[in-house]
Amino acid sequence: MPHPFPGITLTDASYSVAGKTILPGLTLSLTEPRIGIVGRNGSGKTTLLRLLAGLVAPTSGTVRLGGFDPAKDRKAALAALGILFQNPDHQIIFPTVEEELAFGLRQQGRSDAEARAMARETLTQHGRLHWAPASVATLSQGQRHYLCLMAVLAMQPATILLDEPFAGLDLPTQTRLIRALQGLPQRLITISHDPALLQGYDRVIWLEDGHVRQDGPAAAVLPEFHAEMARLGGLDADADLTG
Ligand SMILES: Nc1ncnc2c1ncn2[C@@H]1O[C@H](COP(=O)(O)OP(=O)(O)OP(=O)(O)O)[C@@H](O)[C@H]1O
Repeated sequence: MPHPFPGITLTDASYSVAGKTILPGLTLSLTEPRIGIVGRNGSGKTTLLRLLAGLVAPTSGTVRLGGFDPAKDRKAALAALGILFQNPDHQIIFPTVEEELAFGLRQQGRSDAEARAMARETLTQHGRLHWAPASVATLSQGQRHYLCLMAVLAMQPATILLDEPFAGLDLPTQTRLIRALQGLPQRLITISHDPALLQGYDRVIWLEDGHVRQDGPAAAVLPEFHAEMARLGGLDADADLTG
């Protein structure tokens, strides 16, 4: 089923760095409400997400988000997309939780007072209002990750890109977040190694060495992906770093 928010289209988009092709020409039209990206370590998942978000420009081909180039029109990309990185320390810039949450909201044009009120409202929704004055440095890695997720959700972008959103989160927090994410009207594009998170997704793209190995509904792709991962896990040697 198509989604009311504009999709992201890649047309023969490739990405190379340091003489190495990480993604060959990919052509994808990402319009479904829930899209998962799976693949082994180093298969190109994060690179694809960075390309979709316009954080890097394709070496050749095009990426379009509702008609504009997210790498060139950064303002439009920031308004349309939210991204949760794997490592919260790449994302957090402010000393306190409230300031960190308010920052993104101010970037969207809200006054300082409005942004702070919304930051506190978000913390309340997540049962974390007591975190507001906390120094970010005193939070654990998992708590910092959760803060980044709350910051993205507070901004309510039309499309949310999540890179391993549950890394380091305890099970009760994961369970609550699965429910919270399921209820969101926005498009989610999620990288995850966790089958529970991608269950029921409209579409799952399985990347292998930058190529699309399979692309279809979660119910079709995930069982084959996990069977292949189990098969590889049963082999003696790991050829991860070859090539
Ligand atoms: N800036 C860079 N310079 C050189 N190689 C890079 C760079 N960025 C990514 N790569 C290489 O591109 C490949 C894909 O990396 P990417 O981070 O996209 O993989 P991934 O599927 O997200 O992996 P993981 O599951 O471990 O997060 C890897 O082999 C990585 O070493």
